Amino acid sequence: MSAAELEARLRAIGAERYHDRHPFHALLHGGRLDRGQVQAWALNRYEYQRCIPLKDAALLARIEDPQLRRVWRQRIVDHDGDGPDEGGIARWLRLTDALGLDRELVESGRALLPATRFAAQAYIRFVRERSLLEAIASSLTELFAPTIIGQRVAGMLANYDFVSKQALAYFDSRLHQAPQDANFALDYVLRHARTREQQDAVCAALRFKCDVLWSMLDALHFAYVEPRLPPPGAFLPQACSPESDA
Ligand SMILES: O=C(O)c1cc(C(=O)O)c2c(n1)C(=O)C(=O)c1cc(C(=O)O)[nH]c1-2
Repeated sequence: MSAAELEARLRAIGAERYHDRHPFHALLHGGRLDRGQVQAWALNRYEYQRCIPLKDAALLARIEDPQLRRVWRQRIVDHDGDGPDEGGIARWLRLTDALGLDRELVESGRALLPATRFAAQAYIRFVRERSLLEAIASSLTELFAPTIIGQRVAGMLANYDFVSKQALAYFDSRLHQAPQDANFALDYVLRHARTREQQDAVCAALRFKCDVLWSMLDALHFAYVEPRLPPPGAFLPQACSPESDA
């Protein structure tokens, strides 16, 4: 198929399967969660943030072309920053702080849902084991991220008195980083997926990544919304300090 047809197929996968369609996000953005449920989301999502630079380092280690490495390494800088309190991971921790979560608990990962851990690890493994083309294609969910980030920031600010604009600063940076990263990855995929087999493989990679994101929200929904069955050892909202409102 032509590059334009492949792009249309990739965009159709996002339209059908991206996690903006998950009911948990409708609840989160619509103000229908309580503070404890928002805490559970932020704590689990931290694991995804923590694993993104690990996944990008695994990807970087496999790139032979210095020019491509130069572009890709920026993703690690975006998440890690150039100093201890800079970058996306530090900004995510400012969100969990603002929500009143204990930093040590968040960073330790001990209260995570097992499915969060499994999904994040599956993403790292996918990038390590599949072809470079599939690994790059698996980042293409970011094509669809700006819309959901816009909805999230507007919805959370309008609906939760415990969420401030500063607490959501993580998403300000993502609003320009995500389109830049996604457009680069899309251009790479469209230029390198030439055979039908490669084109099918990049579509499967994007479906896989949508599944990673979707399964994390399924687990949150099951544990904290309906039927509210958090697995043993998972975060329990009342277990964290109530005094620190944002
Ligand atoms: O808030 C979101 O809905 C969302 C989605 C995604 C995504 O689509 O994978 C990423 C992010 N955020 C994000 O913040 C981020 O750093 C990121 C990196 C990647 C990736 O696959 O390399 N996806 C995402």
